[in-house]
Amino acid sequence: MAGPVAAEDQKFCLKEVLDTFKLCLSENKEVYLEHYVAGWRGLVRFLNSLGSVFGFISKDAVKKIQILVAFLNDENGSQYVTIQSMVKYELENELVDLTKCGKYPESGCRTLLRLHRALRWLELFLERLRTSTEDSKTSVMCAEAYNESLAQHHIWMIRKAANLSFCMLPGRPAFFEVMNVGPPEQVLAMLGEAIPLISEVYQITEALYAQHNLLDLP
Ligand SMILES: CCCCCCCCCCCCC/C=C/[C@@H](O)[C@H](COP(=O)(O)O)NC(=O)CCCCCCCCCCCCCCC
Repeated sequence: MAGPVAAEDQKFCLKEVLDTFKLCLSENKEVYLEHYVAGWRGLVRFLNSLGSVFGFISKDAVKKIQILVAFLNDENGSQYVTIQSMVKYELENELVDLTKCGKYPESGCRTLLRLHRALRWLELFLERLRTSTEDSKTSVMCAEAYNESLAQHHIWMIRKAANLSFCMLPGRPAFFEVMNVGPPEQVLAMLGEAIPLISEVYQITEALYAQHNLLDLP
């Protein structure tokens, strides 16, 4: 164990997490998998701090993060440096189940697609938070963002469980508090900076997946 203040003890700050998405983009607009995954790790920590009712969500996210980290640390890790190189490598080597689940149920491409779809939820949710007023409800904003995006890819049972769990979200003031960014004005300013970045990472990934016909991977 390093010094007396272990990383886990430091108070969580959402700004730092959203900043990791800044690091995702390379000069020629490729997306670094390492930072993408680090961004998700931070988000999961945030989710965990909101309470154990979200455990079924964070568990699935952690599982997907672990699959991608394993690829990064594998002997072929250099093929997984960016999402672009991952897609190229897995497709060229036929490591992706394209139409139905078969040999590669946990390919990098299909695993990342799940997080990618969740990133769209995040973008929509953060945009609602940014434009919300004091009496707005986080549970409603979250549900609207979810139903507009991720829900379309989920079976009925997951949708049901997700929508139930949203009711347990803290209200807007407490939610802003947990974000630990500062007073509401600062939260809104931070969101104004973070959302375009997240959006850009999303758009680039979306275009890449569309170009290779990967948006419906089983
Ligand atoms: C703040 C409230 C957080 C609400 C999170 C909204 C997303 C709800 C997602 C519900 C997922 C339920 C778990 C199961 C999912 C899987 O079925 C499904 C499909 O996977 P499969 O094809 O391998 O079977 N998996 C997925 O779609 C991936 C879901 C990943 C969700 C990650 C959510 C992280 C949330 C981070 C919250 C951060 C909020 C920050 C706001 C300031």
